[in-house]
This record gives sequence, structure tokens and C-alpha cells, in this order.
Amino acid sequence: MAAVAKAPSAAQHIVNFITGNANKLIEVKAILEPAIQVESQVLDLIEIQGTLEEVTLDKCRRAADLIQGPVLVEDTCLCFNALNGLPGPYIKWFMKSIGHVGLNNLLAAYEDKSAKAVCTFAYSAGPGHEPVLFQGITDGKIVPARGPTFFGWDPIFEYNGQTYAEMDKVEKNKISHRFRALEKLQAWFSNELTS
Ligand SMILES: O=c1nc[nH]c2c1ncn2[C@H]1C[C@H](O)[C@@H](COP(=O)(O)OP(=O)(O)OP(=O)(O)O)O1
Ligand SMILES: [Mg+2]
Repeated sequence: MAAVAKAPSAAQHIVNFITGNANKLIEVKAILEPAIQVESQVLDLIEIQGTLEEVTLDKCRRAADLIQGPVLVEDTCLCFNALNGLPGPYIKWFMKSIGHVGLNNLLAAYEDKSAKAVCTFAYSAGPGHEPVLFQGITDGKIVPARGPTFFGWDPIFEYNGQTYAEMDKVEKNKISHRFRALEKLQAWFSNELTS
């Protein structure tokens, strides 16, 4: 009897993470691999205005349409509690225009320096498929910059006495907003595998 071709084993998931940010990709790989293999394409996706969920869902649909296949995208917010959640999804533009000092100054008038780092991932199985969201939040506070300036606002976000920039990567990836979101994504993927 002729051998029947076996379907590829579903033992491992692969995601195509669409991002223009090399630092995000490094962290996502460090957190997900080897359980989930991370491939990546660089696309500068248009980002609408709206809530974090709206921004991420729209980004995901755009990515799936452009790639014509399954995609994973992520949007990161830095929300100042004294400012009712702002800069939120607009943190990238605030960082670019006013930097670490300007972001600290935004809170000068307030005693409350607390902030939330929020990561929202969206996974779509392809164009026309409704994206699934996975969100992670880490509570911290905004402080004058400490530590190396490799990644965005890492030097001004303090968690448990250390800024993200002062932590080594392994440590950040155990408590970060990105890790907490990816924990949920990983659980969802392993459920998909067994169901
Ligand atoms: O863990 C982080 N620690 C420090 N800074 C961070 C982190 N994660 C994102 N960031 C910065 C990058 C960007 O300035 C903004 C989010 O904007 P966001 O649109 O999500 O990122 P992006 O445009 O760089 O990449 P993408 O192509 O995936 O949209 O916060
Ligand atoms: Mg972006």
C-alpha cells in the first residue's frame, strides 16, 4: 500500500509577529520560544486613534489584509493614572517629542506618579477572521530616568524599586506587561492545540 502523506504535526505553533520595533521582537521571542516559534515581518502599520482595544484590533485587521495570512500584532500603552490614562496609546509620539524629562514633567503638578504599562496583543487567523485580544498590565511609577536607554521609556518606569532599564532582560520578561499578555496568549494557543 502506498504511504499516505501525514499532515504536519500540530505539535508546535508558529506566529507571524508584525512589528516595526526590533526591541519588541527580541522580548516576544525570549518569552514565547521555544513553545511558540516567532517569525516576523516588518511593516509600519497605520494606527488609528481610539481606545487601546480599538487601536490594536484595527492594527491586526490591517496586518492580516496586507499579509493575507495569520498575524500577531501588539500595541503598547503607558498610562499615567493622574492623567486619566494618558498618554496611553499615544506614548510613542510623546516619547519622540518630549522624551524622558518631558514625560516626568507632565506629572510635576501631581503627587500621584503611578502608571500602568499595558500591552495588548491581537491574533488573527487571517483576513476576515475576528482578532482575539490578550492584554497584560504591570503597575509601576514614573521616575527620573535610571539605567541604559535601549528601549523606549524603560528608564522611567519603575517596578518594585527598579526601573525596567535597570533590570536584566530575564527579570523584566518575568514581570512585564508584555510577559503578562503573552502568558494569556500561550494559554489560549495550548487550548487550541488540545481542543
Ligand atoms: O516594554 C517597553 N519598554 C519601553 N518602551 C516600550 C516598551 N514597549 C513599547 N515601548 C515603546 C515603543 C513605542 O515608542 C511605544 C509603543 O508604541 P507602539 O505603537 O506599540 O510600538 P511601535 O510603533 O514602536 O511598534 P509597532 O510597529 O509594533 O507598532 O512605547
Ligand atoms: Mg506602532
